Amino acid sequence: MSTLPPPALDQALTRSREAQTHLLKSNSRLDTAVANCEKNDIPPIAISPSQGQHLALLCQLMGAQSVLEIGTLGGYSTIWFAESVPGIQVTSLEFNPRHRDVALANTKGMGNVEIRLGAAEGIMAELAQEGRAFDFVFIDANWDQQATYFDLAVRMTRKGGAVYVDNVVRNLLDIPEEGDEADWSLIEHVKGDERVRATLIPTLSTHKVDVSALVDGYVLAVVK
Ligand SMILES: C[S@@+](CC[C@H](N)C(=O)[O-])C[C@H]1O[C@@H](n2cnc3c(N)ncnc32)[C@H](O)[C@@H]1O
Repeated sequence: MSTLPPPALDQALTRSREAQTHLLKSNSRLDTAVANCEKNDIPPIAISPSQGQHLALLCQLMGAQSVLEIGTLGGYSTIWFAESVPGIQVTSLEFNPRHRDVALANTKGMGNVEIRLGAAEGIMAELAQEGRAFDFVFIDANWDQQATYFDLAVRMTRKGGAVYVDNVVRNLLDIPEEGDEADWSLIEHVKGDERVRATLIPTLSTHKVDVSALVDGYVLAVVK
């Protein structure tokens, strides 16, 4: 059963969304990517425009030159990263060939984007073997594997670089069956990981109306 936020909260979210939208510049590549995803029935689970801007600003603040993204979907967040900082290179991993094909179309002509097809855990191991290192890793796929991806990501992130795990609070709230325990494996892993300094940042979606999806949060970890 879906529930709506109470009117005062709903109004605050609407105002926030309007203000966020007002601060965004129009971007025809992103607009075309959104339309192309819709046309190809790609599920509407990409990050929001304001989250894209937030991620781009984080990359800019860090002077990031290399990003690893786990979960390409149609390439929407990939484009935000690829346009965030001059000279930046983006490697994005996706195991669904249909999603990958749409992402390739949406990032066509972007010389700084590489999309690798396959299960993230395997490709991350390959990248580590190739000696690849990244300034920023964005984990946005397969909630069951957040702790595994985090561990591999930290190994491949340079000192002072950051790992960002999306949807951590939604994952903690996601109890498949009554009586099941919440999955704390990522939080427990991060707590015990001496290689990083980390926090969890709660977020409030201005785009979703169902209260169950309103609050989320991400883990941000800087590698020591
Ligand atoms: C939430 S979507 C990514 C959204 C994208 N980052 C954006 O904001 O535009 C998650 C994607 O991860 C992919 N995925 C799920 N499990 C995966 C795995 N084990 N390896 C690689 N990709 C995976 C899904 O097919 C889906 O396209």
